[in-house]
Amino acid sequence: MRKRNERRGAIQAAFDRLSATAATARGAAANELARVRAESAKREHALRIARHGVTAAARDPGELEGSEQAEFRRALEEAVEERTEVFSEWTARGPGQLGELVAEAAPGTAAAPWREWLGSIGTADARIPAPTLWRFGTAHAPDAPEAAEFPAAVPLLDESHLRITCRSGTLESATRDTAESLVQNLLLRMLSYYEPGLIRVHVWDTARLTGTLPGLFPLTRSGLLTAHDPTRLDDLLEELAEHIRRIHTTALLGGHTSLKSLAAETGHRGEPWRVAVLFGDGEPLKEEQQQQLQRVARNGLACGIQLIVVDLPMTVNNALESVTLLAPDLARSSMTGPHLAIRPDEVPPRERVSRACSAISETFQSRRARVRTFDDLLPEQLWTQDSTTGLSAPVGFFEGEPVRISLGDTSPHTLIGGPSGSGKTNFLYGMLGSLAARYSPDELEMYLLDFKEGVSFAQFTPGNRDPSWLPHARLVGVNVNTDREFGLALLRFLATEMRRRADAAKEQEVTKLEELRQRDPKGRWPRIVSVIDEFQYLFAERDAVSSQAATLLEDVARRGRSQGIHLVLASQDVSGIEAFWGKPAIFEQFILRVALPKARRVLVDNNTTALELPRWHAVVNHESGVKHGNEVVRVPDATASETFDSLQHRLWERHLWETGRRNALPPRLFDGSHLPGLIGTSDFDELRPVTTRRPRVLLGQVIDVRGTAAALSFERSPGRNLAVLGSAQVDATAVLGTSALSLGRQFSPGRAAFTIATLTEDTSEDAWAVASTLRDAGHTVTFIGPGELGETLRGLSDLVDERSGSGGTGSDAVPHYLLCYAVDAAQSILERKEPESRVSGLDQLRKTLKQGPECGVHTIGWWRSAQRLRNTLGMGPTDDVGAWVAFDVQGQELAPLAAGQLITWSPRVHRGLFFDRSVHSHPEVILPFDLSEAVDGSTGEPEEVTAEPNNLPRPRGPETVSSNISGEEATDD
Ligand SMILES: Nc1ncnc2c1ncn2[C@@H]1O[C@H](COP(=O)(O)OP(=O)(O)OP(=O)(O)O)[C@@H](O)[C@H]1O
Repeated sequence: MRKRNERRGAIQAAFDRLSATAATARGAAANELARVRAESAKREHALRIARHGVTAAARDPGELEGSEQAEFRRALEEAVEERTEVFSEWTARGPGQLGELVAEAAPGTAAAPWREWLGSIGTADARIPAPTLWRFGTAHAPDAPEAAEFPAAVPLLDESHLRITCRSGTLESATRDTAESLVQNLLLRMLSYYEPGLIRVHVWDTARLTGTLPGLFPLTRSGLLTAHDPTRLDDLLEELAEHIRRIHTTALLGGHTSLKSLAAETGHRGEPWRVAVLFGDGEPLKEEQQQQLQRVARNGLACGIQLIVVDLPMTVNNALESVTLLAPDLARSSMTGPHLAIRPDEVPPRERVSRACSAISETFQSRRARVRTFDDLLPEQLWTQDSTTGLSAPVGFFEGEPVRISLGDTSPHTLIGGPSGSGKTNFLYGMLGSLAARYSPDELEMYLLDFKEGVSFAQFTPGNRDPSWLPHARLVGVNVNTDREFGLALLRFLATEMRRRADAAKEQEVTKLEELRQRDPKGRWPRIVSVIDEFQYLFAERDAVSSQAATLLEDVARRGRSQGIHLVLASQDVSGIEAFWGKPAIFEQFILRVALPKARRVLVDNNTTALELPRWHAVVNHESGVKHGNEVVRVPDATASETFDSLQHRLWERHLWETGRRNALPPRLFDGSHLPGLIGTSDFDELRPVTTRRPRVLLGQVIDVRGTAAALSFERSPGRNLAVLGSAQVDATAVLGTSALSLGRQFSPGRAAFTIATLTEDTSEDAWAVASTLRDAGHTVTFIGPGELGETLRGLSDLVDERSGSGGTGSDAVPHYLLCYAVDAAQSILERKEPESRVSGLDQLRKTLKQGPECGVHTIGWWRSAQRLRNTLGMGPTDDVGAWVAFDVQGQELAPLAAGQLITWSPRVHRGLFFDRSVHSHPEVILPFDLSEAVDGSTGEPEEVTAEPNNLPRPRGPETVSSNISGEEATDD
């Protein structure tokens, strides 16, 4: 029993323990349940609070269900705490930092309140970087624990387009008015920031003809704002697209990708900004318009075209910011994200806006009306621009603002047209001056040729009154209208230079001048501008010159582009230039066209703007003359005194200072109305006595860019004689004199002998001057008249025999030069036979011509016609005279002397044809030299003949003077 009770007690105790444990467990579970319930309730409240917004819940908790519950209070406390924690960094720094950022990125009117600036005129010019942000409202973070505000701003102009959307989308809605005010405020900021004229506004409203942005209306008076017809959106979009095309082909030539980068690199922008504001109605545009709008949006910013679209669907991948107006005083912006609320800026009173716009308009009008001068084309500092990628300089003004021309890869060459008196020369002066002031002579060289009668380019060379010259000019050709060959020479020179540059580029494994300059930064590779005024003269006749000119022009025009060689061709009448228009390959390269008033054919046929131009204006067109490329400019007077001449002086002085007076070389001047002086011609001046068996005989000057002397060499081989042909005595004697004097300079005294025979009275003075100059130089000279001719020729014939007989053709013998003035005048004397030997002077002359050169006896003779030379030479071949120079002889008469080839040549004053059968395939045109400074002025009576040191018989004869001018003491034979 006791045992049973014990067992029972134990069971009871176990049950009690179990009950107690179960009760504990139940209590814990109930507690846990209560805790979980409370937690869950708090979470639900937290969720509700979060959904409702912490700020709103804290402001008005009663709005939320269960707000009386303790869990709600706890949840709200925690949410507020958490928000404070999360926002702590923002609260401490965010609004302040953003305020500073806007203050920095949006200086002056870009962010300041309108009261501080509205009505004052902007002063910023386009060279300084534009503000990167423009303020439009005040933002705050509604959820932030503290309601700190900061400015809301958007990037505009070069940076981004702007899309404004009204949430309600209805036209009449208040938000739409806010949108208009917002646009107006932004435009006013821009218009008041910059100098009037730099911001042009275009407004299109699908629903309204006028009345949009009424406060800005005064801007329309000066064209700063254009209101476009609601039905003509296509026109506006096309106009904007044209701007983009034109800016790409003008301002952005030379590798710049945007006007912004152009301004940053060069300090000039050249184009205003165009802000196009399009008000839509929320509906998409027609497909074509939409595409055009997208194109403008894509390419516009680089060209200063900025879009502000209101309620117009537009998608652009980048550079588009948006503002969505949710209510008149509430906006969101892509700049600030969805969590920030923006209150648009206050709108200034309408009359204040109108007054400010009137002031901007008037200032712009008066700026536009001011007369811009040549000096306004010039930069503040000379020679600061780099020509690596191209050349660009203003040439005139549109609305008072400079308009530039560009020469580079995209528009390599220029065609300028305008009738006589329309101002072509003046335009060229303006253009060259503007370029020359910007680019140093190491960046730009000029080759200038004027086919006009007159000397308009002579200004660029030193003159008697003005010693200055244009430092960029390397060659100036004036009065060349009869010397079309000079045009050819210039084109040939350019073609050679082009090849030289291409070779240098190839060596550096590149193809263009631009790349060559990058690879060879120390090299001197200036761009070349070559002007040919009245270039139609080049094609004046259907002859070899014209066809060669066309071929060369095509070559230079096509390949010059990449080698930095730019042609500028000007003409009063380009229409008739068959060789030019007949070769599209040439004129297609002339992308830049300049048409002066009444110019025909320079622009494309349906572009008649030039016909209506007022005086002193020009159409500048970088699009091969198509209409949308037209830029009408007013051209300042560049030829009046104190314009170009003053600039030239400044440039010249700087050039002398930089290079040193002795190194500063003036341009070579080719003046077709003057003969070049023999003294001063480097080929003559540089001749020195040398031991040579091939002395050079100079004759005249070749028509080339360098001013090279035409020469032949007198080596000891058959045919090395020279005939001068034709009746032009002055020219013929000049050639004879040049040849003798040039030979004289190549021998020391006693190392050459001269016999000078003057066979007409007319020539004795010239011949004597040459003889006495040679004598003064120490040479042995025998001067004879017709009376001594027979004996002289006999002596020469003996000399030839003697030297031939010596076997070595007298190789060491002193060379002997027979200079004969008017050989044909002595024909009858020459034909006279010696009674005993029956040998005539003619026989002896022929023998001297034939055999002399090999023995160092050369003849330089003047015959007054080609036929008379043939009479002297007889019926045989003419190759004993291997070279000739002909003046006033028709081409066909010369054919037999040039291996029968067809020679088209009409004689011209002071121009000769030179043919050396050993080197020439065709004769070349030469100018005789002016010897006045090269010969002794003394024309006194020749001295009496006394001695003959070279075994020549002493000339005698009653009818002429004769003299041996040896410079030595004369002794009787
Ligand atoms: N923009 C201008 N402003 C004032 N005067 C000008 C202007 N352009 C030209 N002139 C004057 O007009 C005259 C003729 O100009 P220019 O010699 O340049 O014309 P052109 O077309 O070259 O004529 P031509 O072919 O007959 O020489 C000159 O006296 C010149 O000073």
